[in-house]
Amino acid sequence: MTAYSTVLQVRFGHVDPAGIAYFPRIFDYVHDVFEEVWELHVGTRYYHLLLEEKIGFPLVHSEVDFKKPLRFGDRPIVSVTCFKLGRTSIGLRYRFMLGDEVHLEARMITVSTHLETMEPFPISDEFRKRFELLLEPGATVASGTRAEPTTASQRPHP
Ligand SMILES: CC(C)(COP(=O)(O)OP(=O)(O)OC[C@H]1O[C@@H](n2cnc3c(N)ncnc32)[C@H](O)[C@@H]1OP(=O)(O)O)[C@@H](O)C(=O)NCCC(=O)NCCSC(=O)c1cc(O)c2ccccc2c1O
Repeated sequence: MTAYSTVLQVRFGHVDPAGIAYFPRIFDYVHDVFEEVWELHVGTRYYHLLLEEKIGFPLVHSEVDFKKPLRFGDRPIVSVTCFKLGRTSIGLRYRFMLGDEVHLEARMITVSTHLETMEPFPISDEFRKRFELLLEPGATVASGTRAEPTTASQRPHP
């Protein structure tokens, strides 16, 4: 498995009066990284998908564990792996690390959707191949798609 990794910077305007990155900001960070994954890992700008292809990946499920605060000036490394590659849905795990310590872990499931009808549709093989490269060991993979399915006992916590 490879992870997509990038660095964020916690800016002055991102923190609350306690000096800690406010929780909605974490969702912004995650979406920023999601857009970067599309552009630099998948090879398509998310902007292009939305405005020209009329395809979006709205969020249907989110979980965040806030383990340690992020503060002004921190530069967390965010690594992204795929814990679910469904027929229409993609589950991505985002680990925010400072040194060896995990400060945040977010798990987000988004669905391949036609924006004009807001109907889900299957992830294309072209995109699936790119997300397969990020699959975690034991990830849940839809049967009948390119990678082999796993059993429930092999799955990590989503
Ligand atoms: C996104 C939906 C239109 C999907 O419709 P529906 O839920 O009816 O579809 P299915 O039942 O067929 O499920 C498809 C697929 O998703 C999995 N799934 C659904 N719900 C969950 C869940 N709660 N947890 C986990 N997984 C779930 C299901 O198992 C199926 O997976 P397969 O792989 O097996 O196919 C509809 O759900 C919808 O409109 N939801 C509301 C979305 C929303 O408002 N989100 C709030 C945040 S907005 C957002 O994040 C967002 C981000 C973007 O980047 C966008 C880009 C472009 C447009 C909009 C965006 C956007 O809203």
